[in-house]
Amino acid sequence: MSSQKITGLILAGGRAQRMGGIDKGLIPFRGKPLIESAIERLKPQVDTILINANRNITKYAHYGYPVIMDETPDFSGPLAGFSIGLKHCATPYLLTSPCDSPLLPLDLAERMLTKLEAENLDLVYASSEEVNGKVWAQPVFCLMRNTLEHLLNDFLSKGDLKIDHWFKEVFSGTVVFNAPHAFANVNTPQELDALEKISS
Ligand SMILES: Nc1nc2c(ncn2[C@@H]2O[C@H](COP(=O)(O)OP(=O)(O)OP(=O)(O)O)[C@@H](O)[C@H]2O)c(=O)[nH]1
Ligand SMILES: [Mg+2]
Repeated sequence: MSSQKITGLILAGGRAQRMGGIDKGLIPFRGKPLIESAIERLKPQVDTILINANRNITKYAHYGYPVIMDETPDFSGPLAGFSIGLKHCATPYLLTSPCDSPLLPLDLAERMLTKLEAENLDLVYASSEEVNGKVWAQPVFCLMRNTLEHLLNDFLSKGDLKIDHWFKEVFSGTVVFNAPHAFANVNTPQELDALEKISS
């Protein structure tokens, strides 16, 4: 697959309120900061990586990738990260992934790019099928064309910050992944403990 086309954007710009406000990407998971697992799993799938963070910029810069901050100073949600990611994206596609999903799928880019190109979509987001058969959108795992920058900024300028609303404004589709735990993320200390115990 042609990884030359894709910039990976790791979203580490949230407030992490359910985690007590500490910077989630830097929390240790299996002996290393959470973001390191995201970098390791994303790196083989993309051509280049950007880190989106709003705090601890020097620590994130340590990984050797550009660190970009939201342009809006008020933690306005992941779409603020998408916006700054698109601004800095020099490849045709941007693939977003959160910093707090250390078991993210290794075939994320390949499967979403195949769908996007086959159906000539603007954007593809991931969904997960749970063991009970229910399907959940995983919207922060998102592959989009870099040409969406202006459309996204127009959308945000109207004051709507909801990611599912944005997806309805563009030609979007989803890929359903049947991979237990691949999208498990860490929102609370309890979830961190539970995830430590899962074998991957
Ligand atoms: N750039 C940016 N990313 C954000 C923002 N808010 C959330 N995110 C990212 O979006 C992803 C999913 O968000 P959450 O899991 O809710 O993380 P969070 O918002 O830091 O945590 P809570 O405050 O507990 O909701 C994570 O990768 C966050 O880093 C924001 O204001 N700006
Ligand atoms: Mg949040």
